[in-house]
Amino acid sequence: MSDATIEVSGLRKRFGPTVALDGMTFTVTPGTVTGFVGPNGAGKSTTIRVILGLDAPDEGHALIGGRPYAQLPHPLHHVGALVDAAALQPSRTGRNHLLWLAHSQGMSAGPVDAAIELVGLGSAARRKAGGYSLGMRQRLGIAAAMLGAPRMIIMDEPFNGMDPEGIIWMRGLLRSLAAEGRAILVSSHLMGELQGIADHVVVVGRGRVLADARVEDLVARASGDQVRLRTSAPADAAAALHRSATAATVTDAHTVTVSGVPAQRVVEILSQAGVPFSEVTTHRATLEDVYLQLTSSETEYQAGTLHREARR
Ligand SMILES: Nc1ncnc2c1ncn2[C@@H]1O[C@H](COP(=O)(O)OP(=O)(O)OP(=O)(O)O)[C@@H](O)[C@H]1O
Repeated sequence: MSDATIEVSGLRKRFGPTVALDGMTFTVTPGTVTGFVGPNGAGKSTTIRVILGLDAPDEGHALIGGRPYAQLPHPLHHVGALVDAAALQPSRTGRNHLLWLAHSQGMSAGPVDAAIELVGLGSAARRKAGGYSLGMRQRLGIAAAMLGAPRMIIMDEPFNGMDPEGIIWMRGLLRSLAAEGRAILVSSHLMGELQGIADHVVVVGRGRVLADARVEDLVARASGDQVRLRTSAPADAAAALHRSATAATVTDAHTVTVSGVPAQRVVEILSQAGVPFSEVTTHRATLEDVYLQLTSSETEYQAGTLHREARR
C-alpha cells in the first residue's frame, strides 16, 4: 500500500444504544479528492474522529499511510485535518495560533507564514482569532492542516460558513492539492458541493457505505439511457418510436421521454418517419440526484427527509 493512502476497514462503534458505525470500510487513494457524503447522523464525523485517533472503534481499524494515527511519529507531517474550526483560543492572533501549533509539533516558524499566504489570511493574521468569521476560521483551520506539508488531508465539512468566493477558492485548493498527489477526504452533507471537485465519492448512511465509486460512473448509472424529446406532435413521435421497438412515453403536450437508445438513434427514427421535433437532449443526472436516490431510505431523522423535500 502507498504511504499516502487512508484505509478504513470494518469500523464498528456504538454510543450506548446508538450504532454510529456499522462496518464502515473504504480507501482514499493518493491524487484523488474523495467526497464522504451522507445525511446527518450517518457516521461521517465519527469515522473521521476514529481515523484521527480521537475516538476508539469497538471493532475494525483505520490506517494512515499504513499506520494507526497514534503510531505516526510527527502526525502533522503525514496528515492534515480540519475537524472543528471553532476549536481555537480566541485571544490568540491567527498567526500565534499557528506558531503555537508548529512549536508543539517541533516545527520552526518557517511554514507558518507560507500557510497563512496559502489560505489568503495575510491581512487578518495579526488579529485575534476570536473575532474571525466562520469562513476565516475555516481558512485558519486549513492553514493549520497544511503546516506540516502532509500527503493526506482530511476535512470535515470544510465549506461550512464559507461565502461563494470562499467556496470557489476552496474547490480550487482541494483540486490543486490532489493534483500534487495528495490523498484528500472531504465530508459534506450536501452532495452538490462536491460536484466538479470529487473524483470519487463514498456515500454513507446509518454507519455503513451505500456506494463507493467514481463520480463519473455513479452519474452515468443514475442517468440511465433517457432522452427527452421536444415536439409539436408527441403522439406521432411516440407511435414512430414504438414501431421501431423503442420505449417512449408522452410526458406532456410537447415532450416525449425515450428510454434505452441514444439520442442519435431517436433523431434517425423521427427523421425517417417525418415527425417534426425541435430538441433532443440526453438526460444527465446530477450528483445530487444520485445522492437522493441512494439515501432516500437512510435518513436517521424524518426531519432530514422533509428538509430535502423542501429544497427540491
Ligand atoms: N459522543 C457521542 N455520544 C453519543 N452519540 C453520538 C456521539 N457521537 C456521535 N453520536 C451518534 O452517532 C451517530 C453518528 O454521528 P456522526 O456525528 O458521526 O454523524 P455525521 O454523519 O457526522 O452527522 P452530521 O452530518 O450531523 O455531523 C449519530 O446517531 C450521533 O447521534
